[in-house]
Amino acid sequence: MTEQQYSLDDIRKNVSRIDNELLQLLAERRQLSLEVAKSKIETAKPVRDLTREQALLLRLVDAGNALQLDPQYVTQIFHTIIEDSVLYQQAYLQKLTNPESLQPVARVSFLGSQGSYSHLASRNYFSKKQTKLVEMSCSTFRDVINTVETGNADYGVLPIENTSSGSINEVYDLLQHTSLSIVGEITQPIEHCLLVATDTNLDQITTLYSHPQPHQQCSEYLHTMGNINQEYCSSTAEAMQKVAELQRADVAAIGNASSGEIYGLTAVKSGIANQQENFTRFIVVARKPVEVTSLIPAKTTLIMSTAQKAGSLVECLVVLRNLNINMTKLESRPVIGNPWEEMFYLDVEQNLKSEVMQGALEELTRLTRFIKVLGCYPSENVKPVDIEF
Ligand SMILES: O=C(O)C(=O)C[C@]1(C(=O)O)C=C[C@@H](O)C=C1
Repeated sequence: MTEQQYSLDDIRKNVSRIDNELLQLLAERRQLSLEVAKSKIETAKPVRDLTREQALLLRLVDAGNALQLDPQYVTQIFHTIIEDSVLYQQAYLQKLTNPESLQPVARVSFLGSQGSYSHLASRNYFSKKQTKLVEMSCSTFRDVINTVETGNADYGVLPIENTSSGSINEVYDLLQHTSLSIVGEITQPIEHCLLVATDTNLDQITTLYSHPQPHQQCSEYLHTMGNINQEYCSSTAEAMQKVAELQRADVAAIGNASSGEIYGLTAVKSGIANQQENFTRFIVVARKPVEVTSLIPAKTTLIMSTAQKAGSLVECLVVLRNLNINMTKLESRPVIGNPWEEMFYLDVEQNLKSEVMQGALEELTRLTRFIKVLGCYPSENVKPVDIEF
């Protein structure tokens, strides 16, 4: 008897059927996450339960082994599923905690047009919030802030730090003077490529367009390209637009490959950032602060200036240490108009309304010349639990 041969079309139909079933099951699992969140409100249990996650992963790795599925493959998939579940529950609880923020449509401003990294971050951030977006492109960070301050937008999305190029000073400086509050954060993978509009090869490229940040984040690769003209644009989207208009074999843009497709560009080289793991953390600002439910991990961002005497900053940091408050970021920026005076920015893993944070603020107010809370918001960094295979 000969084995029946299926056509490629038939096999693909079966693969597609299974993929659809997987999607269906993922959507069902997501709905169950909501039920879990509701039950956690009743019992005041935190969303994250690391013991449950560990047990769940160990069981799935075992079950996967029996089906010849690699443990790494299984854990990777379920880390992503759990991350989605945690962020989905967080978004649901935050909506209940801040009912006035329950808008079906939100106007969001960001730097650059379609396909800029800020645009991608805005879409990713709001996709979990089940909010429809009216997208507003701006050509400067100042404009992003202005549109929210004047009420023309509800939210602004701004990059604040990158794993290759560090802090984005211009945004820190704008935060010093704004009345807006930080209400959220999102970390976006940044995958820089060289994007071209025509048939060309790397040797022909002599001019590169991008925002100054990507130029900086890819400095090591650009160095290997020799004598290259680096042209600065207001965003990666503007750079892509420019290269698409020029249609020349000697120009390229630095940007994201899928965004490049919007402008008809193709990637001739990918993975060109100095660090393979290149991420940018974005903050989301709004006119009104939000409250963060105690069931989810929160971050608080403060700015403060200390007395200009030896050890002033250390005294403030000791307050945090003594209260066991974890600081995830400390940045200093000059105060414009006051030479040698510094403004410090601190991110701490604490809910503003917690007793321990209120205690810290009381002590810090005593020790500083100026202190202001820029916002308290849900931490969107869902660290995966480790398991031993
Ligand atoms: O079972 C729970 O408590 C959930 O919140 C669900 C879930 C999951 O998606 O499996 C998500 C987060 C928790 O850390 C553990 C598990």
